[in-house]
Parts: sequence; C-alpha cells; structure tokens
Amino acid sequence: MSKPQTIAFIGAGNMASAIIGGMIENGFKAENIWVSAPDDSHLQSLRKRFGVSVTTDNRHCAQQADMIVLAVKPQVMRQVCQDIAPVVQNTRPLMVSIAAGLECATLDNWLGGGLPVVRVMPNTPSLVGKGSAGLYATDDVEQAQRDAVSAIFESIGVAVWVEQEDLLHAVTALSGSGPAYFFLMLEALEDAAVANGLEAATARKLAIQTMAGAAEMAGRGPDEPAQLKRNVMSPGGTTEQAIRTFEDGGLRELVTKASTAAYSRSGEMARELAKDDE
Ligand SMILES: NC(=O)C1=CN([C@@H]2O[C@H](COP(=O)(O)OP(=O)(O)OC[C@H]3O[C@@H](n4cnc5c(N)ncnc54)[C@H](OP(=O)(O)O)[C@@H]3O)[C@@H](O)[C@H]2O)C=CC1
Ligand SMILES: O=C(O)[C@@H]1CCC=N1
Repeated sequence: MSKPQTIAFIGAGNMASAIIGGMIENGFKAENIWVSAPDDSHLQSLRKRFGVSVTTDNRHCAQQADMIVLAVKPQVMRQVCQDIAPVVQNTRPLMVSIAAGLECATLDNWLGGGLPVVRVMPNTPSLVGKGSAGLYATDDVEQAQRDAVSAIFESIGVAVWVEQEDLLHAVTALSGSGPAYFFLMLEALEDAAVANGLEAATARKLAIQTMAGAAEMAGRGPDEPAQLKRNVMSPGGTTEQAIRTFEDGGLRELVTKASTAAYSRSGEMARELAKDDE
C-alpha cells in the first residue's frame, strides 16, 4: 500500500479540511476521498469545495477505505470508534488518528483490537501546503503503510516520525498548537504598529511578510537563529532596545511556561482518555 486506494476521513472540521485541501492541491484525487460527519451542511460545503464524496454515516464512510483518518475531537472519539469497530474488524484498514493526547493503545482498544494504528499530530498550515506533522506508528504498521501516511503529510508540509509515542506530547506543544502562538504574535505586532501610527492593513502586510521572511531565513541556514538575531541588532540601535525589553520582560520564561502548559495538557488528556477506557 504505497498509495492507498481510498482514504476515509471521519470528521469534517478544521483539520480534516486542512489535510484534504492540501492533499487535493498536491495531486491526490478527490474521487479517492470519502468524508463523514453529522452535519450535512458542513459535508456539502466540503463536497462543493473539493469534490470529495460525503456521507453522514460513519460506517458507510469507513467501509470504503483502506486508510481511515479519524479527525474528530478526542472527546467523541470513543463513540465514533465503537460505532465503526464492526466494520473495521472486518475490513482491517490502516487507522490514522490526529486526535491530541489519545494513545494508540486506547484507540485500538475502542476499535476492537489488533489493528495497525498511526498517530499523527498535524497543524492547520497544512491547508496552504506548509504543515508540520509528527508521526508515530505501532509495531503492527507495515513499512508500506508508513510510506503511505508519509506521502499524505509530506504532500502538505513536513512529516517527522518519532520512535516513542510520548514524544508526540512535545510535538503537540510545539507544532500542533504552535500556529496559534505565531498568530498571537502577529496580532500583538499589528496592534503595536497601529498604536505607532500605521494603518491596520499596512501593519498586517508588513508583519506577515516579516514573519515569513524570518522563517525562510532560519530555514535556509546556515546561520543559527541567535546569529540571525544578532545580525539585525545594530549596536546602540532600535532592535537592541526591543530585544532587551523582551528579555527583561521574561519572554523566554513565558514561552517555556506556555509550551509546558500545552505539553502537560496533552499528557493529561491521554490519561483522562485512557481512564475513560477502563
Ligand atoms: N485544530 C488544530 O489545530 C488541530 C487539531 N488536532 C486534532 O484534530 C481533531 C479535530 O480537530 P478540529 O478539526 O480542530 O475540530 P473541529 O471541531 O473543527 O472538527 C470536528 C469534526 O468532527 C465532526 N464530528 C463530531 N462528532 C462526530 C461524529 N460522531 N461522527 C463523525 N464526525 C463527528 C464534526 O462534525 P460537524 O462538522 O458535523 O460539526 C466536525 O466536522 C481533534 O482531535 C484535535 O485534537 C490536531 C492538530 C491540530
Ligand atoms: O488545541 C488542541 O487541543 C489541538 C491540538 C493541537 C492544536 N489544537
């Protein structure tokens, strides 16, 4: 299975739309994609936008596929898995979960046991082909199945396998939640620029391009971020004042605290969901 024949998405929200949109933009065929969710109006808008097949019946959706992407909130995952378990125990597809903090063992148990499971922590920039995903596979997953999942997530950004499931908590705190951190930074920079007299539209345009340009430079290397930062800081100049203000205000500690809060919440969710399984 280097490329699955048919992929079923259960859940049609932000992440499913982002992944499907990215896949289609990158050459995956809409006719090979099925999507299910309770609200038919959400499904119809996905069908119109991407040309995928849709159904409100999760079992019907699951029946179609040799790879099933579970893209519902962790809190409804148990009910969804138990609903499709009779189907997947028969068809034995590769199960791919993108739910935050839900461990493979818990998921497999809800699905009736013995299925190959891949856990992915993607992020919303997948919609524009700039996603970052961390992936973990259980021992039952064959190399060809890993390759098939890599192909999807590499078509919409970068995909990195981790060899210990626990590391997905760290991935969640970095790239899963990360886009929101940068959107917050954009909002703050834009507000500050407006306070300094720029028009909002101008401030947004410059802030976005500054963020994108800085990311591009950091990605290309070879200079470390610290050196790139020093290159902007002319002695006695403006940047020095701003960076000193960030450092004195405890920005690094705050970033560590915020990331640790996301990391801890991911672990806590895993424990809550596993407990729910007892
Ligand atoms: N948002 C993000 O940045 C990220 C999210 N994730 C994970 O992705 C998963 C989905 O999150 P997100 O897309 O943001 O959530 P959304 O709320 O946007 O989407 C959830 C989807 O699940 C559907 N749904 C609800 N109940 C059922 C059901 N019983 N059967 C089938 N579908 C159902 C909803 O249906 P309807 O459309 O009818 O309301 C909706 O389409 C979560 O597990 C989250 O942890 C992972 C990484 C990043
Ligand atoms: O906030 C959340 O729980 C999900 C997981 C990572 C991004 N959004």
